[in-house]
Amino acid sequence: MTTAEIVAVRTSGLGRRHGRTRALRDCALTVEPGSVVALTGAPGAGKSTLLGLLAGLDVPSEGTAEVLGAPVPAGGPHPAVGYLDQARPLPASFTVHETLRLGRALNPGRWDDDRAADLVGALPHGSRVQALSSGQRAMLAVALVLGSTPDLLLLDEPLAGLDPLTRRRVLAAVTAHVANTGAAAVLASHEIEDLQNSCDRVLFLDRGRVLIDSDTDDLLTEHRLLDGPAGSTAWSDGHTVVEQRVHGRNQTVLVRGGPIGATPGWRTSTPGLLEVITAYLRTADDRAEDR
Ligand SMILES: Nc1ncnc2c1ncn2[C@@H]1O[C@H](COP(=O)(O)OP(=O)(O)OP(=O)(O)O)[C@@H](O)[C@H]1O
Repeated sequence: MTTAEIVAVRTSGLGRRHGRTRALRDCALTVEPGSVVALTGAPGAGKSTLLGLLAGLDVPSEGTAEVLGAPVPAGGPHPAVGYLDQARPLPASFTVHETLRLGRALNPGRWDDDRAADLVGALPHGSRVQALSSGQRAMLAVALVLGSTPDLLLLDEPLAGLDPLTRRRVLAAVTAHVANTGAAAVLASHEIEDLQNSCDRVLFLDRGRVLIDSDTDDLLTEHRLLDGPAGSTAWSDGHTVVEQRVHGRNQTVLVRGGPIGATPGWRTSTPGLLEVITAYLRTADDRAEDR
């Protein structure tokens, strides 16, 4: 089997309990090589738990997980997996140059200066990590992962706290790596607007369960955003109302289930990823409050 034929991630019935908390449950997931997956959901939904299990930093309570065609090794990532922790740990007293040298030393046979250079080219190589801005540190942390030329990237909140330009640079470097090498990437993120054009797949977790696992374009086209008069409907029984918000005499409704015929008084549009995910986040929130 060639690398391109090996499934990057495969899980079945994967779950993790912490006492009575089910951080992840019944997770059945397949990630193909060459794909960029946005992993999103409310805080506490289980994103870091899933990435930690795939990185071998945590042990499942149930189910199985394979990465790059083999069971996840216990105690740490598979050598061809590039994992970035949410805290983006770096050696504070090292210079940028020393940090990259460490990356090279820790990844014998896999390190590629050019991959790392995409993000660190403009950084002051003589500066210590502790003197870098948080955006510069984030670029260095992601560069360390890319320099190790991983076949699978597991990035936990790589965009959190970054300015728009740095978010774009980080995403561009990740997607270029995927496009050039056929690697796969799973990015946990709340930066939905940034993800729409970079991720070909969306995985949405709700309290440990996979609620959405969809191709990004399919997800958008199967939803419709409707604006019309309160108290009336423009959708059919074949549609599912994801969220309905009444404001005065009007309402905005997100429905799932494909196209909707023209109805007098109603405006119909294809939503953006932010609108879809925000609606699911709000309804997940409402369900949690109802408990
Ligand atoms: N070591 C632990 N002990 C107890 N509960 C835990 C532990 N780790 C995670 N949890 C719980 O598991 C659930 C999922 O946590 P997780 O960190 O995976 O969420 P997340 O989606 O990554 O959240 P965020 O977006 O805030 O990073 C939460 O309810 C969390 O409190």
